[in-house]
Amino acid sequence: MENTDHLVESVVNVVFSKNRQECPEPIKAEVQGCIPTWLQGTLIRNGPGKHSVGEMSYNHWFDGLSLLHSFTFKNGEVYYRSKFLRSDTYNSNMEANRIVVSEFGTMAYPDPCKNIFAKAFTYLSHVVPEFTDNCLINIIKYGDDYYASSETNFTRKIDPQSLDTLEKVDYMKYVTVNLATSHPHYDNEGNTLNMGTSIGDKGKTKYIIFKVPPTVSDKDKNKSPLKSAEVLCSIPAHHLLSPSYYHSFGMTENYIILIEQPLKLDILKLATAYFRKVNWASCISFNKDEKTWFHIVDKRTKKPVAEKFYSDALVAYHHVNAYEEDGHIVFDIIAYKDNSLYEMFYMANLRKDLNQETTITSVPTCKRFVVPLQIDKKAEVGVNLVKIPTTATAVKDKDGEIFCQPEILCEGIELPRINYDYNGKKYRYVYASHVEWRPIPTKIVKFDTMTKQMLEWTDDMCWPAEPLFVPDPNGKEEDDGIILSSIVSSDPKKSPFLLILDAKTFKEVGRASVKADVHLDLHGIFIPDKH
Ligand SMILES: CC1=C(/C=C/C(C)=C/C=C/C(C)=C/C=C/C=C(C)/C=C/C=C(C)/C=C/C2=C(C)CCCC2(C)C)C(C)(C)CCC1
Ligand SMILES: [Fe+2]
Repeated sequence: MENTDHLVESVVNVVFSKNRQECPEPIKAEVQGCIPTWLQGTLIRNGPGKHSVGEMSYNHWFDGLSLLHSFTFKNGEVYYRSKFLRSDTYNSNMEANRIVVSEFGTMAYPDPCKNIFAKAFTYLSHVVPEFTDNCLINIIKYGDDYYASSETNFTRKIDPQSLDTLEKVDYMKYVTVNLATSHPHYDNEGNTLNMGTSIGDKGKTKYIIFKVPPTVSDKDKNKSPLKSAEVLCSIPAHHLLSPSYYHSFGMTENYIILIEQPLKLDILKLATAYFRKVNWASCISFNKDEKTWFHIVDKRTKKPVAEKFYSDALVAYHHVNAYEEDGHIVFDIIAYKDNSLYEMFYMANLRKDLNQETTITSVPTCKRFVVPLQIDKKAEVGVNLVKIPTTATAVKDKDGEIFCQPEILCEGIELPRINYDYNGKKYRYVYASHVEWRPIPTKIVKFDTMTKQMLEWTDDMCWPAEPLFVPDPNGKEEDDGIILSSIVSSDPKKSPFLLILDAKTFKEVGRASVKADVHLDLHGIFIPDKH
């Protein structure tokens, strides 16, 4: 038992709580197997790499300071490097040798030694505090620029080659959003589409969809591509003082899908959180008795479709994909019964869960919703309006609203990725992390939505990150390409490595091991070399 406890502790430490050392100069990886010659470019990923500063620790894994890392592929060789994002948050914390900027799960108080008057002043100045720019979640491309992203109004431009931190960009200067997602979409014309929440602006709270064009005019060349952002549509929140939290959205060729779920921000609580000495996260709550609304926006008319679609209460962070089929919108998401995913990632719970071997209270479930677009005005109440092959249903209720129930595609997958060339189109394969009874990643899988079969990759004491698909430029089929996943190991004899799988067979084609302190990351992007 003691042995297992020790093992569990070392896994939690290696996977989640350890502070990492950056590796700013590129180092050459030791390659085993064979890297396809067409794979030329850089994989950049983001995630928390430092969980304490001085004597102070963050409460939550999603609070950790952003550590960027990259694997560069050049003629069969692989180079690794990593750098902490030099955000204002990072710099202020380092200077103070403690945590002085609040994160979502950790409220920080910059000046503990001040006298009572100075303290009162600090409190007041925090009515509108400067929010964190610790952008630890993903990498976003706007125009020709790359940005590390979080969900606040700040994002940080980075140099994708050196991983140096560049300008801090405030979304609020260009679109009125207090929060913006870290999971934008990219359309065929190269536009980046993203969504954010505007809280209380001119007395209204709304979700705003905005579009950033791929190129900027000559006169704006030296300015942020966000300067050319255009608001596509805004959707009023159901309640002025409690907009939904959302972490991503769906997009088909012609439509955008926003899930307004009953996981809600309480604006009044947020406004007083600092004084009440509670974290922002405690101002979000899930109400299992409320409905989940699906907003469908037509990109052509820039307006939401008139029908009201809803489902039972759910929590979703990641959309998998969405597409149109015979007058319906099909969208796949990873859904939970409650907000236990966020709870699970509190550092204290990570340790506790692993020790007690408790199961996750709500298993991530891949659900397919189908929304019919051409609804006959005379459609009868209680009749299923879905006309394509699926067990998902959509039924008109007595108030004329459409109640949707999903088809369950599979259980236990999270951090879904697809071949992005199929984004918005009918697709078949999902690549994801597989979650079993504890919050540590043991497997990555390929899930076939058609046959419901799963292929998996796993290895002893290896903890894989989100699997990312890179298409073979000469490929013909959806799964012609490779999967990249950065692997952390708790076996001291095994170096961390980048795993390369054949996406078709899910068999290992190679690994690139690095003698560096690699962290478990969240999300990232592959930038192919321009030929
Ligand atoms: C509210 C608000 C605010 C704040 C904000 C913030 C600060 C935010 C942040 C946020 C954040 C920062 C977020 C994050 C999120 C994340 C997520 C949502 C994630 C997810 C994940 C997952 C899902 C996972 C998975 C996994 C792993 C990783 C490993 C193991 C396995 C598994 C698969 C489980 C302000 C002040 C502005 C004001 C207004 C309002
Ligand atoms: Fe995410």
